[in-house]
Amino acid sequence: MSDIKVKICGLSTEDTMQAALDAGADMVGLVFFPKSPRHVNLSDACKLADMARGKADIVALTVNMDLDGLSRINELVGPDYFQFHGSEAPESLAAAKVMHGKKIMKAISVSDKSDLEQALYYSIVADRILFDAKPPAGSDIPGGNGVSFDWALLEDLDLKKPFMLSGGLNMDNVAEAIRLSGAKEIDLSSGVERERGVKDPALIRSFLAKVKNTQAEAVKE
Ligand SMILES: O=C(O)c1ccccc1N[C@@H]1O[C@H](COP(=O)(O)O)[C@@H](O)[C@H]1O
Repeated sequence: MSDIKVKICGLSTEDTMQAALDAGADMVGLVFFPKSPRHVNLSDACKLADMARGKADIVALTVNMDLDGLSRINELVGPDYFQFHGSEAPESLAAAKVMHGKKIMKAISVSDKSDLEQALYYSIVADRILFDAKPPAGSDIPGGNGVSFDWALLEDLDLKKPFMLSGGLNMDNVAEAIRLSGAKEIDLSSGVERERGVKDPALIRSFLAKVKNTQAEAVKE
């Protein structure tokens, strides 16, 4: 696991944000989607973003949000990235990018190889692609469900933009997920929670220590 970039998503409290920053998270995600158990209101999001500014990239996760909603987040929270995790068209991403001048990450839901084609045309406008599993039947959120897809689908991927791997990653499977997918960037939420939507500072610390320590060992060898 050399030089792996880690995003911890769905941080909603000061103690879990602090744990992620202290342990070296490269990106921290704030969820703006009321159906999610990790949703943060604008006032809490501002405090959390202020803690992270200059220490990790701040990612505002939205699902099919209109331009007014994006503008409010942009002005008040000041994220480095917008993560689009719904069925937004490439044109909406392009409009948001021009209007807000922020980097764009587009989530693509994957269950088989044909789903990867979407990544090619979204990568024309997006700065990063995030591959996540499709939500299980009955889920009311399009991500953050703790489910994985077949990581080996990504192994021969020829994408001109960086990509992140997400979906059901945790301490036990992260090394195998990186090995099979070839991902250099990973994103997780459920895997560092003690119950659905409740992040655990100790789990965040141990997950990041595992990924970062393995990197340090690899450099020494
Ligand atoms: O985390 C959420 O609640 C969420 C809600 C709506 C869209 C996306 C969401 N999370 C994203 O999904 C990935 C995978 O989550 P998990 O690790 O499988 O729980 C997560 O990293 C977020 O980017």
